[in-house]
This record gives sequence, structure tokens and C-alpha cells, in this order.
Amino acid sequence: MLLNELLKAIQPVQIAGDSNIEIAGINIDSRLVEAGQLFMAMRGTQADGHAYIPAAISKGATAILCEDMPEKPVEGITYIQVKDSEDAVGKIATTFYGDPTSKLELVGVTGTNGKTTIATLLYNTFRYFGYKVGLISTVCNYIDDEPIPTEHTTPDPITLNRLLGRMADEGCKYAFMEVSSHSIAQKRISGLKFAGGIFTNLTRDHLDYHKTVENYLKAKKKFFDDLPKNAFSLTNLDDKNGLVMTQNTRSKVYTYSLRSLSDFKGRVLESHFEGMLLDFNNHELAVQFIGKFNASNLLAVFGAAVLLGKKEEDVLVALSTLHPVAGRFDAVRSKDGVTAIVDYAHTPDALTNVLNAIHGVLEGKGKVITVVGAGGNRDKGKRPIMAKEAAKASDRVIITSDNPRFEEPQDIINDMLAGLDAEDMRKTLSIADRKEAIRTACMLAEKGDVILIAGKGHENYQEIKGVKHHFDDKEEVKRMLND
Ligand SMILES: CC(=O)N[C@H]1[C@@H](OP(=O)(O)OP(=O)(O)OC[C@H]2O[C@@H](n3ccc(=O)[nH]c3=O)[C@H](O)[C@@H]2O)O[C@H](CO)[C@@H](O)[C@@H]1O[C@H](C)C(=O)N[C@@H](C)C(=O)N[C@H](CCC(=O)O)C(=O)O
Ligand SMILES: Nc1ncnc2c1ncn2[C@@H]1O[C@H](COP(=O)(O)OP(=O)(O)OP(=O)(O)O)[C@@H](O)[C@H]1O
Ligand SMILES: N[C@H](CCC[C@H](N)C(=O)O)C(=O)O
Ligand SMILES: [Mg+2]
Repeated sequence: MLLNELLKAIQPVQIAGDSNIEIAGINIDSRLVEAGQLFMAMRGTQADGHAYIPAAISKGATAILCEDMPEKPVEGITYIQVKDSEDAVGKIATTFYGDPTSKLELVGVTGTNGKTTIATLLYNTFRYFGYKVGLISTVCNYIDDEPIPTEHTTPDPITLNRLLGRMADEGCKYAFMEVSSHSIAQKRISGLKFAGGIFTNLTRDHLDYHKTVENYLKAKKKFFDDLPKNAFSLTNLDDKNGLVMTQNTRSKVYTYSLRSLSDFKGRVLESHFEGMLLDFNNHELAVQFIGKFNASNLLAVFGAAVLLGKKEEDVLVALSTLHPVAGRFDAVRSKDGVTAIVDYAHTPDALTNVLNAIHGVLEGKGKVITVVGAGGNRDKGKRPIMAKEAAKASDRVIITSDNPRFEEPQDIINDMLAGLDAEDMRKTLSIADRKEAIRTACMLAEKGDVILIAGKGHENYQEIKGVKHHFDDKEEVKRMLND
């Protein structure tokens, strides 16, 4: 593509050199640059991309986008100065990959919990209707039925637009994506045209990055502030920030709720370990999901599908065919009557919700044994609260290791234990080895009990000092329960 064509997407402060050149590719990482590419320098949390401009040129970059012009420009290289690299990168990336979001309907889901569930269920619903669909999510990305592994919830702007470009080229009519707070703050989604946005809820997470709940809220809200007039916003009235999210949006606002009058109104009629009986806008439906929070997730899926033009009755039939998402309330049953639930709850709120859902079904007829840890190099403040929430709603708690990353597992465990009082401690064990922790829970469990293994859900690794070792909660508990 001609550089001139790409530059139509942005308003550069100045251009030095020839802009009538062919660009073979675009990159934000000097290590990946190939000959004839445009390298875009971004300021990050660890490094400043400007420092890598010489490296990018030596690898063959012929054009450079930057906020600060270099003191000694290299002969024959075109420099484009912009005010805001983060904003420019998204816009250039989406132009380079053929403006995919003008060819398909893109819906973004944001909020602390429920993004993967809602985005995945929307993807499954629209595939059930017979469309080709794309999915961008924490667990895996999909271009219709082709899985593409991912490391992120919302990928970097180049990867994101390349994926969306492939979706549009391969005939996807819809794409559903998770929009993480990091991606909004870092403008990974700049330049994308959303047909709709969904808000789930806001509770504490990621304060290592955003520092305050206020900043975290602002990041989420910006997604709705930036939605265009012809898009819809679908917000959760049951969350205290539901209407805050949409107060400055130009998009058309719709609401969903399990409690109050709203455009999409739901109720849980019955709940058991096999599923729930729900009422959505005065239609009854049986689903294979457990927990009020999942009723809320399904209601968001219902609302979004209707807002995308589907008939309520058809959507309800589709919802009744859906299965839980991998690692989200994923149940394993032993022949001796013990139920283990593998769940991705890695925030205090998610943990409380999952435990409430378990108690809602157990009705006091069995004990709850919770195995939980917290990730290293992430929000430290949530650790003691997670331990406390686990202790409040469990008969036994085993505090263990999650992904320690570059921290010492025992330090993370100690941060968690600091949230417990003497009474909590009497029912708590700490076992740093996650396999041993799960084994102990299985040994403690008796007929009718439920073991909750929280925090890692679908993850099939444990990340220790930069290395991912194979580890899969579901695999472990399945083997131990059936030994
Ligand atoms: C803290 C954070 O979000 N970091 C993300 C951010 O990187 P950064 O800004 O810190 O990058 P940096 O290392 O400072 O480098 C700055 C620039 O120099 C460039 N560089 C760097 C080195 C070099 O040799 N050459 C070079 O060109 C880098 O490519 C980059 O463009 O931008 C990168 C590109 O988009 C991301 O890959 C990276 O994600 C890191 C790996 C990460 O762990 N992110 C997590 C926290 C994250 O984003 N999580 C969210 C939410 C999770 C959830 O709750 O679901 C997600 O959406 O996944
Ligand atoms: N609507 C909800 N409200 C509260 N908790 C929820 C909700 N939906 C799911 N959860 C809990 O949060 C966990 C994560 O769910 P999910 O993966 O859908 O969230 P997410 O927003 O994608 O998370 P991430 O930030 O890691 O991408 C689930 O395993 C469940 O415990
Ligand atoms: N995407 C989230 C998931 C956390 C999952 C938990 N297992 C952990 O490693 O902390 C994050 O990166 O904060
Ligand atoms: Mg997710």
C-alpha cells in the first residue's frame, strides 16, 4: 500500500521525505520489522519505541512514524511526526488491513467480569444462525471455525487489525470482541468502527496498572464515549456504574437487568447443577448455565442479538443450545458424588459470585472446599480480599499458587493470608504446590461436597519466571477424582 494512502487516516504534524512510497508492512516492534516496512514508535510502560528507531531502520524500515523527530534523520527514510502515536497506530493499522470494520458488524464487550463469556456466547449464537463469525477473546481467537491462539484479551493494534482484516476477507458478517481496560487506555482499538458496545460490571481489578478505581472506570467509560451515533450501547442496570458508563455516549442506549425495569428484563425462576430456568422479556427458557451472573451474561447476549436485528423467539432457541465456556463454571463429577468446579474467577467479585452460585444450588446439603491463588505481577490489593471472600463462603480454603510470574509464590500466598482473621485461619491451609493443593481438596471432599478450583479456568499452563509449564486444573482434578 502507498504510504500516502495510509496517511489519509491521520493528521500528521509534519512529513519529512517522500510519502509516495510503497509500504510492505507495518510494525510497532523493531524486533519484528522487515524490509520496506513502516515502523511506528510508541511509548510503553517498559520502553520508549523511539529508542528503537535506529534498530528498525537497520532491519530495513523505510518509513518511521514518531512523536519526536530524530536529531539526525537518516537519508532516504521518510519520517512522519504525529501528536499521539497510540491513536495513529490503530488508525493506520485498520487502514492497512482494509478497514475491516466497515465490512462487518463489530460488537465490543467491556467490564471486569463476563467479557469472555458474553463475547463467546454471541459468537456461538450467530454461528448457530448460520453466519460466518469472528471472535477475539482471552481464551482463543477464531476466524469462523479456525482457532488462532492468543496471549491477550485484546491484542495489540497490529495483530487485532490483521485478525479483523482476515475475518472480513473470509466473509465474516459479525465479529465479537473483548475490550479490556488496558486496550482502551492504550488505544489498541483506535480507528475501529463498532456497531455496538456492551457493559457487564465494574469491580476491582488491574489497579497495578490503572492505580485508582476512578481511572479504571474512566478507561471503561471512554469506550462508550467514543462509540458513534449509529451504534448501540447495552448496559447493565444491576451494576451501580451501568448508567455512568453511557452518560456521555452518542450511541443509542439500551439497558438489561435482572432486578429493574429495563429494555431486556430477566429473572431466574429455578436453579440446579444441570442449569437454570429463566424468564427473558416474558418468555421462559431453560439453559445449561449456573449462577445469577450467568443469567445476566445470557441476558446481555439476548439483548445484543436482538439489537443486531434477530427475532426474540429465535434468539431464545439459540440460547437454549449453548454450553458453558471452557473454564467458566466447568464441572467435573466423581463417581463418589463429589463435584469439582473449575472457574476463572480471579477477582474478589467473581469469586463471591461463583461461591454464591454454588451455595444457591447446594442449599446447605454439602461442604464447599475452595482452592485459590492470585497471579504474580498483577494487582496486589485484591489478594487479601480474595482470600477473605473465599473464607467467608467456604467450609475449607486452600490458598495456593496461581501464575506467580516473577514473584515468589509464598510472598503472594502471604499477601492473601493477611486478609484472614484467626477464625478464618482455622479452616485454611496453604499449599504452594497447586497440584498438591488440588489433591488435598480431593482427599478432604466427601459425597455431596463441592470443590471450587478458582483463578485459572481454561489456562493450561502455570507461568513461573517467564516460562509456561503445562498445568491444567481440569485435567488434574479429573485424574485425582477418578483415581
Ligand atoms: C502493561 C501492558 O499492557 N503492556 C502492553 C503494552 O506494552 P508496553 O507499552 O509496556 O511496551 P514496552 O515494552 O514498554 O515497549 C514500548 C514500545 O517499544 C517497542 N519495542 C520494545 C523493545 C524493542 O526491542 N523494540 C521495540 O520496538 C514495543 O514493541 C512497544 O511498541 O503494549 C503491548 C502492545 O500492545 C502489549 O503487548 C503489552 O502487553 C503486556 C505484554 C501485558 O502483559 N499486558 C497485559 C497486562 C494486558 O494487556 N492485559 C489485558 C487485560 C487482561 C484481562 O483482564 O483480561 C489484555 O487485554 O490482555
Ligand atoms: N457477569 C458476571 N459478573 C460477575 N462475575 C462473573 C460474570 N461472568 C463471569 N463471572 C466470573 O468471572 C470469571 C471470568 O469470566 P469471564 O472470563 O467471562 O470474564 P472476563 O471479563 O473475560 O475476564 P478477563 O478480564 O480475564 O478477560 C468467571 O469464571 C466467573 O467466575
Ligand atoms: N487476563 C487476566 C487474567 C488473570 C488470570 C490469573 N490466572 C492470573 O494469572 O493472574 C490478567 O492477566 O490479569
Ligand atoms: Mg476475558
